[in-house]
Order: sequence, then structure tokens, then C-alpha cells
Amino acid sequence: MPAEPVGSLEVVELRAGYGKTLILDGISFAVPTGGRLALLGRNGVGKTTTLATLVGQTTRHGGGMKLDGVELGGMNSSGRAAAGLGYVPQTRDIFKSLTVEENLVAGLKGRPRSALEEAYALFPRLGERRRNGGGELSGGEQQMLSVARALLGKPTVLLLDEPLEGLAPVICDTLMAALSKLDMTIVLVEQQVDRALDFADRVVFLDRGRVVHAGPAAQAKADPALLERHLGVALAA
Ligand SMILES: Nc1ncnc2c1ncn2[C@@H]1O[C@H](COP(=O)(O)OP(=O)(O)OP(=O)(O)O)[C@@H](O)[C@H]1O
Repeated sequence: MPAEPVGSLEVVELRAGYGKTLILDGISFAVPTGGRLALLGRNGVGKTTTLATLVGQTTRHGGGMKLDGVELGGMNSSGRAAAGLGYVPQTRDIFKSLTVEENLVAGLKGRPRSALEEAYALFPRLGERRRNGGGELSGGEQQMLSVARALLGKPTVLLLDEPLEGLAPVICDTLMAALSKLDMTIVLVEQQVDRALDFADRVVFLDRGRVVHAGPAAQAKADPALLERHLGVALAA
């Protein structure tokens, strides 16, 4: 019997924020199993808040979010991770005082140590640096470590918050090439709009906590007026 498809995400009329402050004002979107969604918008429109809400780090005021049909709203963060959500926050929260390998072990979640080879296969650089401290790594290496650690938990949906921030173009290339090999559902928040639209199959634009456009990524990339309207930028020709 074929395995059940897993990793479908559905967000319905989600309202959430920080304490009483409402930031997300009824957002809805869906990502099918294996889909790649770019979540874009100007600064401060609620992209990080959307990912943080999915993993249970904000106050939910209404609406819901389902992973493979199971409502996540009532679960705490570790329950959501166990349900299949992987999260790579903007802060790249690796342990700087631990080695690369120790950081990865912290992401194993009960899996055998041999699973570390998956991380080293995806990012050979981490294998070379396995005995270095997290604090000794370059920004790009720290980001690789942050992504690799999230992947070791075997998520079915990976949430990535601005993974390319502050990285040199050649490192961005390496990271995006590795992410492109992943066979899972991905939601990507990213300021590098052209790279995000190349990576994703669909895009959602947010503005002030609402969805203002949803559609195919390629179509958005070919529509400078749309990008200008929702991002205030035009892509280089
Ligand atoms: N911990 C917090 N407490 C209160 N308000 C917050 C908190 N974090 C973010 N906000 C506010 O929520 C709004 C949305 O912020 P969010 O970080 O989700 O935006 P964003 O679209 O990810 O923008 P950016 O690209 O700047 O990260 C902003 O007005 C921000 O000031």
C-alpha cells in the first residue's frame, strides 16, 4: 500500500499576535504535500508572526491551522514539532558554546546518532567543521547548522524565516541548492524576492496582517506591477 501523503498545511482565518495586540487579521492559505510556498511582503507585515504562530509562539485569537487535517491550535510547541513542523527561525538559534556535532545531536530527537550523516551529506561543510564550536562558524555555516538541525527531526513541513539574511551570494547559492533537494513541504519567508520566487511554486503576499495576493510564483515573478504594489520593489530585469 502506498504511504499516506504527509505534510499538507492549511491555515484558515488565522488571527494572532502578541498578548492582546493583534497582528494577523484573518489569514488563510494552504500548501499541499510537497508544495513550496513563498510568504512575502514588506517589513513588519506579519511574515515572522505567521511562522511563529504556526509553531505556537504567539497568542492565537481565532481561526485555525491544520497539518494533515489535524488541528495544531491546541498543541504546545513540542506537540507541533512532534506532529511534523520544523522551524528555522530568523535568529538561527544554534548553541554557540556547543560544537557543530553537539548542536546536531540536540536535533536528533531520539533518532540514532548515525542520522547525523544525513546532515553532513546535505552540507559537507558541517562535516568538515563538526568539532568546531557553533560560535566559531561563519554566518553561512551557522545557517546550514540551523537548517540541518531542524531537518534531523524529520519534519514533514519546514518553516524557514529569512535563511539568506546577511549571507554572501555564493553562500546563498549553496544554501538554496541544498534546500531545493529537500522532498517536503516548505514555507519560505525571504527578502530576496527573486530567489524566493525561483524556489517556490506558489506565493502569498501579506500586508498589515492580511493576505493581499495568492497565486503561482512564476506568474508573480513575471508581473513587475504586482511586485511593486506588494513589495515596493521591482526585480532586476
Ligand atoms: N514580540 C513581539 N511583541 C510585540 N510586537 C511584535 C513582536 N514581534 C513583532 N511584533 C510586531 O508585529 C508586527 C509584524 O512583525 P513581523 O516580524 O511578523 O513582520 P515581518 O513581516 O516578518 O517583517 P520583517 O521582514 O521586518 O521581519 C510588527 O509591527 C512588529 O513590530
